[in-house]
Amino acid sequence: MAKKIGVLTSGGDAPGMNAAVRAVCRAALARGMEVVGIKRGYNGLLNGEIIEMNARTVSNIIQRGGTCLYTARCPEFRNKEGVQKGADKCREIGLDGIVVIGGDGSFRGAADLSAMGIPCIGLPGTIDNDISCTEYTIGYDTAMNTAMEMIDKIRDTAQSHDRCSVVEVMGRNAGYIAINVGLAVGAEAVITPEEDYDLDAICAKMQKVMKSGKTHFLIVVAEGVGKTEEITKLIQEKTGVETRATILGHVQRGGSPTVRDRVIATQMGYHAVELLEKGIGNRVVGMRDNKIYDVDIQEALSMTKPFEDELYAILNDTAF
Ligand SMILES: Nc1ncnc2c1ncn2[C@@H]1O[C@H](COP(=O)(O)OP(=O)(O)O)[C@@H](O)[C@H]1O
Ligand SMILES: O=P(O)(O)OC[C@H]1O[C@](O)(COP(=O)(O)O)[C@@H](O)[C@@H]1O
Ligand SMILES: [Mg+2]
Repeated sequence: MAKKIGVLTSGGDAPGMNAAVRAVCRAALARGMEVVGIKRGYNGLLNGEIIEMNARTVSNIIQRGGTCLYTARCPEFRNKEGVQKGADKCREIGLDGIVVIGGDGSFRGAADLSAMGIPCIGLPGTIDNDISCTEYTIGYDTAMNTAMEMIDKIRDTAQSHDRCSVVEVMGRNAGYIAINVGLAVGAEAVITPEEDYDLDAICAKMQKVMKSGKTHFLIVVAEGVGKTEEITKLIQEKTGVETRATILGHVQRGGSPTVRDRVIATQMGYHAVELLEKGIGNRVVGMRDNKIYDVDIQEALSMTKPFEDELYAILNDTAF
């Protein structure tokens, strides 16, 4: 049913967003639809930063991090007038639907726009994996692999100096990156917002394993805990081990996407176009039981996601 669709990226960039944009564009063209790119998230919709897309517009981007459409946060879209202006703009350009690649904030905008008669499909694009309706978000795998590689390097210097390295990873309020990366790098402890932690117990464990000859340590802390410097200072004070903090920061958001991110981004982009083709909007595409599916946006936003508690048990039983 849809004849002309738009695609935008919104919120924090994530590796694999380009693969998703490419899939949306090519799948739509293959179905005889017109496609436009909307630059800088909802800002581009309001400001008319619209580009016509053809197959070549998305050439040579599947392997690139970041987003060729740029991304932004758009405060104006949080109020009704902003969304109304966006819907009017869509009608002016003749858009029959939009694919919104972003996080939960972006999906709220997509729900509002859908309610005003513009069918929108949300694709989960964020390194944090903090979107409840999906087991997996585009960018998560690449970010975890980047963090793992960086921490492997940090381990070299921690080992050489008999130090403890406390490494802060991203994740906003979630600890999914932290627990998985912590397990992958063999950290002694992982501290996340989801789980209570006991610094005395962590320090006691360090002192115990020092007796078996261990002289360097890795502690992974999720940014959402908000106490990386304080934890670093306390570990040094309590154990006597020289301790350094490293905040990995935006390095985790960049870089060429992994196979997993490219494949899932492509599958999700393709699925989004299949929905819009049928005139279906107000849905988020996600992964459930390892399969691509779609769900109502409001329902998606009201879901909760279990934390990976079992990984803690494995970490604690293997890191000593
Ligand atoms: N409650 C909301 N209603 C409408 N639009 C919203 C809402 N929250 C966020 N947005 C839009 O989505 C954009 C991205 O949201 P943000 O939370 O920053 O990132 P993310 O989508 O990655 O979670 C915001 O800048 C705004 O334009
Ligand atoms: O780049 P900024 O604006 O400092 O935002 C940092 C935040 O963005 C992220 O990298 C990604 O979050 P979103 O995808 O929700 O934007 C978080 O891990 C981090 O807390
Ligand atoms: Mg978010």
